[in-house]
Amino acid sequence: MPAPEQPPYVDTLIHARWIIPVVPADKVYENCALAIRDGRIQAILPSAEAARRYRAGETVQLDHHVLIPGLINTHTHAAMTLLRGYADDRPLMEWLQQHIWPAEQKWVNPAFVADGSRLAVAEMLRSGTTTFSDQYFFPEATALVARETGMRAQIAFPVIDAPTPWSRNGEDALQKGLALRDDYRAHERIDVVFAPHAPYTVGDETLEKIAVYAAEAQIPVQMHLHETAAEVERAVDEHGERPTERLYRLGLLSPQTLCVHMTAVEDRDVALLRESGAHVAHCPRSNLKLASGFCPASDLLDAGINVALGTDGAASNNGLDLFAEANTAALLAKAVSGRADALPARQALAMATIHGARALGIEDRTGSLEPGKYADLAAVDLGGLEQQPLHDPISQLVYTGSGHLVTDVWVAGRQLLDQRQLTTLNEAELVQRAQDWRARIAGLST
Ligand SMILES: CSC[C@H]1O[C@@H](n2cnc3c(O)ncnc32)[C@H](O)[C@@H]1O
Ligand SMILES: [Zn+2]
Repeated sequence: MPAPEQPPYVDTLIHARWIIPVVPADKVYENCALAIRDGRIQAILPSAEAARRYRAGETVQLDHHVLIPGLINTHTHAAMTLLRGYADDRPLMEWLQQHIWPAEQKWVNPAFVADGSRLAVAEMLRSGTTTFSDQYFFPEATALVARETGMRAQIAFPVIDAPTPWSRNGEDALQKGLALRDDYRAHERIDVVFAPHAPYTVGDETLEKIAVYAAEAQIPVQMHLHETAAEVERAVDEHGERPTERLYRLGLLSPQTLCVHMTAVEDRDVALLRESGAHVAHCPRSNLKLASGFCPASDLLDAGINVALGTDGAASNNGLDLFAEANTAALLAKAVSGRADALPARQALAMATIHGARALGIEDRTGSLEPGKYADLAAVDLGGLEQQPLHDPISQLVYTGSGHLVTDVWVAGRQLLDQRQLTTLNEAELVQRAQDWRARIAGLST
């Protein structure tokens, strides 16, 4: 007599009180399980059926939790965690020119970037972020941190037409960045892309070169754009055109372009973004703190433009918690538009997940809980008193949620946060190294 057939094997079966896949929109599964095999989502099905259907290597029970796609931070400068609180309460240009750039000139080196990026990755994982797009000097050090810690990353190497701690000029940055891209060509979790810093630090010749490379090899590009009204006014004075118009003329607005910030927006900017298919990284807390201006996120979304979320660096935020960003985006949109129904909770959650994946060109891999995508997941404990009573888990996530409620995180099926313990990073060591850098920067030690 043939042996009875064994149920199929899965590596991990996660049972959760709620599962919000984000795609399809508005779907909330109750008392279901998510099955993972070879790092990818195999299925979402009722818990009782999952227990019958699969033989699981490991089973996780999340009785008071909602399981969501890991959040996607589309714009940060990870290593700037080490400059958190270094120069607060100043406007963008004073902050950059008088404080941040001199400090970077003095302190930023591969060790600074490695230590600051590790601290950032720890902070992001502990608040439910599984993918980040990073723009900073010594991008090879940040890439290595992502590789070692298991996080998913888009490393956007910085291009500036002036000497920086990492590059002699724009051409040097391009050569170094493209070499790094080659090193990671076959990597499953890490992409290397272009980051011309801003319209006021990169000239037409370099931008045109990037546009050609990007179009030829289908490489994403991200750039600070329209961060303040002053930036737009200066561009009009110097170039006779708005930054969006300049990028459009140079062939740099495309479905691979991520425009970071986008304040001081007029109808013609919206038309160019929509026509070109470019994406926007909305960083509301950095914009508020630096008094940079308001991105009309809700209007851009209504116009059909993909708007995602970013924290910017921890020196202008001052944290890396995307729950805070989603909350701020939802509240700010209401204040700016005068409409309480602007940017509802569902849209804010989509911006922090699937819109982010789309903006980074990785929508086929992550951003929603759909079979075949990587199992990039965050579990959020909604059992606390601040979340009661729970009429609507999506509303609770956006309006009462916080990174502190995240208990467990997986990237490509690998658990990187286990009941708030990081599995690939040593918390005590991170704190010690951050304190050592503070002492060095304050001139207390060498
Ligand atoms: C070229 S590496 C990144 C570069 O950008 C600086 N930076 C940090 N935050 C902002 C911001 O909001 N606008 C413009 N530039 C920013 C960072 O300090 C590095 O120098
Ligand atoms: Zn930035």
